[in-house]
Amino acid sequence: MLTLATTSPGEPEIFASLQGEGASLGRPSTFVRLSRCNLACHWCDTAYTWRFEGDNRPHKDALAFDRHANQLTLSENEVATRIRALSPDRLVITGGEPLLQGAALARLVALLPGMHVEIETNGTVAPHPALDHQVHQYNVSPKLSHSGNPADLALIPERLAAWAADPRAFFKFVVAGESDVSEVLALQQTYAIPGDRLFLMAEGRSPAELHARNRWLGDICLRHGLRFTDRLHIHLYGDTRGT
Ligand SMILES: C[S@@+](CC[C@H](N)C(=O)[O-])C[C@H]1O[C@@H](n2cnc3c(N)ncnc32)[C@H](O)[C@@H]1O
Ligand SMILES: Nc1nc2[nH]cc(C(=O)O)c2c(=O)[nH]1
Ligand code: SF4
Ligand SMILES: [Mg+2]
Repeated sequence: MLTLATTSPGEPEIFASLQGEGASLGRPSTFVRLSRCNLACHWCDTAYTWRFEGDNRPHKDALAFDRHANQLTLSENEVATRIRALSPDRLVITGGEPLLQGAALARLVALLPGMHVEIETNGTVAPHPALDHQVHQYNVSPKLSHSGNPADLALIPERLAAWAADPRAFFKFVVAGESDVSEVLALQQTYAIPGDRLFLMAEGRSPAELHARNRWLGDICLRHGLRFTDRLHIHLYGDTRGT
């Protein structure tokens, strides 16, 4: 069984969209958003997947959401059927923290032969071995101090070393200011992360917030030989569930 986030009560968050971030930006993909997280980033744009006391952002159905309505448990077969009903041959599994449900994800992906599988992860949890060999790409977003998480929970040295050594893993750091950039550069050096697999992405949940940071961030990427990624879905659809 898999526990998923919902777009509205009873509706699992499974949707087709353009991948909005990172190495696969612009590719048509089917997204599956799982519930629950082991971290608590204070700027998390999907806090409804784990902060069940309330929703942290305006939503037209906000009053209809409660701790039960925000998640839904479905069989791997049911989730696979819903994924097959959408046409993209690429699957992006996100959350919350999807690797918390690695064994069930391994069973899900086994039902979807031929799909290209990407996982969005905070990088703290080792992928279940039965899942790992079915994954084509990891989009790893380790959390810096501005996320509000304690470093001993957010930055796990053996995990960071393993991702750095895995050519399938692309790092994607959320950056809001100069001190975040210094933290990224220190991590890049410690773990010898190739610049070609390291993206900087502005913190922002609105086109205006992204616009205010993107020019500055682009210059930093150019200066340090890092890759820049926008958040395409925010520009196209805003901060809306199921997009
Ligand atoms: C909601 S997370 C889910 C996957 C996983 N928990 C993680 O953090 O990577 C998906 C992506 O959105 C990013 N993200 C979340 N809130 C954001 C914000 N306010 N601004 C920019 N990126 C954000 C995360 O860093 C991650 O790359
Ligand atoms: N279009 C779109 N692209 C995305 N890339 C990563 C996402 C995520 O929330 O993990 C995401 C998302 O929620 N929507
Ligand atoms: S790790 Fe990901 S899902 Fe969890 S709180 Fe941070 S951004 Fe949100
Ligand atoms: Mg998102």
